[in-house]
Amino acid sequence: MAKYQLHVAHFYGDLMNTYGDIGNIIALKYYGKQMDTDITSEIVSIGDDFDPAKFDLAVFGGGQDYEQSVISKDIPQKKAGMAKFINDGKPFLAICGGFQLLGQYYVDANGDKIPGAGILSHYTVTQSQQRSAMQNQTRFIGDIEIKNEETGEMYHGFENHNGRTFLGSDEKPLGIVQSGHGNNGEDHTEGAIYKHTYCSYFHGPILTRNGKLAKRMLLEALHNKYPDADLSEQVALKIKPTF
Ligand SMILES: NC(=O)CC[C@H](N)C(=O)O
Repeated sequence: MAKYQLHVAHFYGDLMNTYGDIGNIIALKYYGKQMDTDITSEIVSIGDDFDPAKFDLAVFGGGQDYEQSVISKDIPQKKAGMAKFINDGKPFLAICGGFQLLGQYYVDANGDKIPGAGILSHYTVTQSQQRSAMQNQTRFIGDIEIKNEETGEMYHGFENHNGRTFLGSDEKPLGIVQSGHGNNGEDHTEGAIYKHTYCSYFHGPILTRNGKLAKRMLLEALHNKYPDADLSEQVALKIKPTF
């Protein structure tokens, strides 16, 4: 058994798994091993209660508009717990549809407004509603590369989304677009950071390709759960990438 144990809430893991976003859980297990940490996970889906005290990390993957509309109706039941988890500074990874659903609302490809959890301040419109003259634009699909402004880290991924997301003033982007489209194709932002919640449009899955982000989230979770532990070895560790 490893020295440390972390438990991951996998929000709607049975419904939201675009391009194998479940790989983010596998990646957390893989990197956790290098950090002497066992990772266990549990799907928290439709009808399930969410007790934030039971979990150290959370992951919410991407999905189709239909799944998002179903999940949107279940979210109010979990909203208080999710908000506590996020505001307590526990690390949360939300990808694409999950990113959209943590925000205020998502206007889907049909123009239907799907309410989000309203915990984060961003909102997402459909491309035809975008404020600029991009009416003929279609989905944002392709490889994408961004740079995190604070750490200088580069993150790589693959985006495929119709939604155009605009961040609130209390959110920072996960990175500035170097190539690709990002949140809305206008302001060069990609993803969002609020406390220890990381949102992104990156599939791939993001953590398999960006071990530094996984390490950052794991360290935050370890610091929260084991405030007195000497984590200097984990901090210094040069993690081995997945490929
Ligand atoms: N890949 C996804 O999660 C897509 C999210 C959403 N349905 C969109 O198209 O914007």
